[in-house]
Amino acid sequence: MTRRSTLGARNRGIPEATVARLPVYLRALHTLAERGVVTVSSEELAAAAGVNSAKLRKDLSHLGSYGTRGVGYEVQYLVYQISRELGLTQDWSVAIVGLGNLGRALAGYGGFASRGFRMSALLDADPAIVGDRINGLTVEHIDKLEQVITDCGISIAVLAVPASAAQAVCDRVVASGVTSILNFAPVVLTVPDGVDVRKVDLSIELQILAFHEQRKAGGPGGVEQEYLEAVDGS
Ligand SMILES: NC(=O)c1ccc[n+]([C@@H]2O[C@H](COP(=O)([O-])OP(=O)(O)OC[C@H]3O[C@@H](n4cnc5c(N)ncnc54)[C@H](O)[C@@H]3O)[C@@H](O)[C@H]2O)c1
Repeated sequence: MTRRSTLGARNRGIPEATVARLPVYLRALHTLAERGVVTVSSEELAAAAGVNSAKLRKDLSHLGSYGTRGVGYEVQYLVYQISRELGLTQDWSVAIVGLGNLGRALAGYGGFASRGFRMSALLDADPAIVGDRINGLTVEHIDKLEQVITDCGISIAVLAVPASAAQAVCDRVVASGVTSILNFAPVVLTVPDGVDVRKVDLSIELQILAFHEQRKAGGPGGVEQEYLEAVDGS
């Protein structure tokens, strides 16, 4: 068993960092398209996506997209190219496991469908939650996990269960043939080769922001001094 936490190496040699930026470009392109913009320069698109233009050009060259000198990139065509690369030109069925605070909020969000992700199944272990209707779906009992995954053709499982339950749920999901997992539980999952796990952890993001806040405020004081003050209580 090996642990993997990235999108894997199946993307025809496109670097992981580029893959991670493609959704950012796509979001910027959607905004431009909504404003009726037909072509965009690499500088404009880079600014909209918050990266530098040399990096953007390099990223897009991996897709075979080089733009036209003096004109830039055709917005709609680039949307198609990136969507195709990310596998968004087809719909993906998603199951959410754990319909507590977080799972319920995710299930109730209507914005995934327009991005190609169909919420198809909701599962929970709590009999008080099983049978609830959320956004047009009925919460099924976790005992039916395998059957639901097969019946609904689930491609991606979102885990919003407590950390203590996450590995066991993950194992069952994987045994049912799902090879993509989005994990919200604060635990590192162990999965076989060929299974991709992405982890979302808002507390890590907050800690990174805290680091930058501290820097803006003049950086950490003397670590030794702070430690002594903390243990002294002074
Ligand atoms: N990644 C983040 O940024 C982030 C933010 C908030 C919460 N979380 C994590 O997300 C998870 C859910 O948080 P929450 O606040 O919604 O918790 P919650 O307690 O409100 O919900 C958890 C749900 O999982 C269900 N559950 C428990 N064991 C199960 C099992 N074996 N099979 C199926 N369902 C099961 C429970 O019945 C409950 O409905 C926790 O692990 C939490 O730490 C992560």
